[in-house]
Amino acid sequence: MVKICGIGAGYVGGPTMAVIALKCPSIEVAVVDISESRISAWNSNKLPIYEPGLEEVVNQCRGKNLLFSTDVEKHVHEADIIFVSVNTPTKVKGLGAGKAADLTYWESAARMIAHVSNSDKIVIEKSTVPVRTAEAIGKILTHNTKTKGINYQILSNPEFLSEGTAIQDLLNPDRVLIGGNQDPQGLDAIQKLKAIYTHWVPQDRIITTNLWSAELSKLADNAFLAQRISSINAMSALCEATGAEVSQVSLALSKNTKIGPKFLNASVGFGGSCFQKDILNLVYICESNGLTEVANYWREVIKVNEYQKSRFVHRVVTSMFNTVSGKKIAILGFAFKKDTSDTRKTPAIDVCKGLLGDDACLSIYDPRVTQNQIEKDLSISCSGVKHVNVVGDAYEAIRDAHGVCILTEWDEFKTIDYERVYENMVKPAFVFDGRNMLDVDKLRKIGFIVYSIGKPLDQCG
Ligand SMILES: NC(=O)C1=CN([C@@H]2O[C@H](COP(=O)(O)OP(=O)(O)OC[C@H]3O[C@@H](n4cnc5c(N)ncnc54)[C@H](O)[C@@H]3O)[C@@H](O)[C@H]2O)C=CC1
Ligand SMILES: O=C(O)[C@H]1O[C@H](OP(=O)(O)OP(=O)(O)OC[C@H]2O[C@@H](n3ccc(=O)[nH]c3=O)[C@H](O)[C@@H]2O)[C@H](O)[C@@H](O)[C@@H]1O
Repeated sequence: MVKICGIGAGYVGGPTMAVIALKCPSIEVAVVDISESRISAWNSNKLPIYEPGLEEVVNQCRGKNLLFSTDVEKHVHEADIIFVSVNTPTKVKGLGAGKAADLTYWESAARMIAHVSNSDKIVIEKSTVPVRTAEAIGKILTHNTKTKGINYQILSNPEFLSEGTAIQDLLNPDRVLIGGNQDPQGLDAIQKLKAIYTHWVPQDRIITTNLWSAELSKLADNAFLAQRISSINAMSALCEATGAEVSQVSLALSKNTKIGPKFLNASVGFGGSCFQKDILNLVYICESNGLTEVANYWREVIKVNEYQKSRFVHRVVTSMFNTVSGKKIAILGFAFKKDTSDTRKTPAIDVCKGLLGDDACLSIYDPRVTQNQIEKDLSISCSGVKHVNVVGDAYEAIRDAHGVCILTEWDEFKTIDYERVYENMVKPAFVFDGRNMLDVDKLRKIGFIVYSIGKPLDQCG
């Protein structure tokens, strides 16, 4: 029986390995992590991450061909194929700080693999890594196991899932990318990994390339997606200045088959753990290769995103007569997108901090994010004056508020009884829709002053 070990039981490692176990009953899959709390959550009824459909998949396989363990070395030792899905955050200090990827976790995983292995292994980069990481990993593996005569094949198999739709993305991927060495052993390893995916992915969706193309394609993929959002967000600012409507512009663009319909929703800004980190990584690689103009081009994508978030805060403050000091503002949604509890790099953090900087009092509600997480993200000190309240439902958040900011597009915010809400707010009552999800005309008829990204401004505002 083929044995797989997945190192890293996070947003990628957990769901990815669970789906492989589901689709390949003949393969034993062990998911390992150094975090005891994460592993015990994977072994409990309350999984460590919220992802629609994940619980069902885990429940079907756990205890059969899927297990979660902190015994990293044992399962690495036994495995034929090792997927490494550890985190690769942006470096915070030293060379390349603020841009380069921090490969500390990856390197420590590679050293541990070298230390415990006694048989040939295929080691797969599932994490997003800089181009040519496989070369460095290869050196660490081979230089540490010289006397054992072990053959390592390193493959790049980047993950393209999105949070909130991870299970659907994994069950029905638009493509699987496998990069490997183009020599006979490398090509053989590629075929072995391909054989796993062909249990459920059609052959024509599995792309094979050389290692460096696969590694760079992942960074390029996220850069292109983020660039589209910054492009439409830049247009949203121009729409507000000219009277055009960004949703109408998006619709017109989406009908151009050369452009297509996805990733054209203007918003308060993109968030998530990866877009910013991966673009910064790309910028660093460009700079390291002397490509200043290319680095500057990609850096602008992040700058526009920062601008969009600060523009939103500016709009809230200026609309509310240039002061939000002491005013209660309801924040609906804190996660970086709907259907996830993940708050990494969520635009809500910057918006909330911006409003707190102007002394607003925030009442925050998110259906999936815990109070603890929100307080941690906003670095609220227990001793300071309490300007932030995390509450259990939208109506409570909005009661007696001067304004409402929609920061995540949770479906339930569409069905709020806005007439009832209006009655309980301080007048004039403001709505700032950072996700363009509400019916502006309907809200204005009720009496709200409404600001929606990229739409003509309310004449009363
Ligand atoms: N979150 C996402 O939607 C996507 C993330 N990625 C990439 O996948 C990688 C992982 O991302 P996430 O799953 O979000 O990170 P995460 O932080 O949720 O999970 C990483 C896990 O690795 C564990 N870990 C770190 N070093 C370890 C070691 N030496 N041995 C065992 N476990 C170790 C950590 O304890 C943590 O639980 C990153 O490179 C990211 O860029 C790629 C596609 C999608
Ligand atoms: O490498 C990764 O981590 C993943 O990053 C993104 O996935 P994810 O961040 O989970 O979610 P997205 O749906 O891409 O949304 C990212 C951010 O952009 C925002 N967004 C998205 C689309 C859009 O039209 N407008 C917009 O503002 C979202 O609200 C969210 O804050 C990519 O879509 C995945 O392909 C990739 O695998």
